[in-house]
Amino acid sequence: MKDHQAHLIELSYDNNILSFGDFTLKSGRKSPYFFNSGLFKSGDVLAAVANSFAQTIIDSPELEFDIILGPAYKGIPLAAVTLVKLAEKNPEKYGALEYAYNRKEKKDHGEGGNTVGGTLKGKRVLILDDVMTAGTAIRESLSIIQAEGGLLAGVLLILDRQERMVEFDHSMIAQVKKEFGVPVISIITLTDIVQYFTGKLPEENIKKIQDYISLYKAKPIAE
Ligand SMILES: O=C(O)c1cc(=O)[nH]c(=O)n1[C@@H]1O[C@H](COP(=O)(O)O)[C@@H](O)[C@H]1O
Repeated sequence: MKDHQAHLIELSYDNNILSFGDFTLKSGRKSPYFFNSGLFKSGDVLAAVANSFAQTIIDSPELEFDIILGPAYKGIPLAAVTLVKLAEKNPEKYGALEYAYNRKEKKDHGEGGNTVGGTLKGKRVLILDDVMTAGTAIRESLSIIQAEGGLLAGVLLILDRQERMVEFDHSMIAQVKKEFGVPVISIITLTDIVQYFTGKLPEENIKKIQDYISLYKAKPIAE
């Protein structure tokens, strides 16, 4: 595990962003842990997230894109801080990079349109989002890109929970790779979380996560 990954896990735990207990997910699954990016509210945490996102982009040359899409609401600040960090790290390459986000509400006056920021039309779009579980949120982002005439270039997440979709045994990551042939990359995965906390958390917490993994872990996609 790289330093920035371990630092992000540690900061997330210290700020109750990553917590252990009993949670009900969007998919209806009961989970022994939850990652709440709604609690990214202080400068030091946002700086760490921005640094991890930017570093992951720099370390992943297979991510070839023209614009970043930060899906409303939680993806919006994440995309903005990441753009700033990329421009700081490499102004020549990233200084003019743009981002866009969608509106949740339809707008029919003013400048109109359902996205704000750079235009997606004809561009290779990198989706930047917080967490993937069963893949519903990513589906919404894919339909925004399609509606605006963009091309999916890849997906970048903070946490990949490595779970299967609701209707299939494989993950949304496998589905996106098969359908679009693009990379789906995360800063951290559930495997990293288990590795980081083994020996640090009570064994009971780790055991609950292992049981959860046995129930919902994604299987390889059927050909
Ligand atoms: O409900 C979740 O699955 C979930 C788990 C978690 O640890 N953190 C978290 O934020 N979520 C929410 O669920 C979304 C991802 O779930 P899927 O749409 O099932 O992939 C995220 O965008 C969050 O809104």
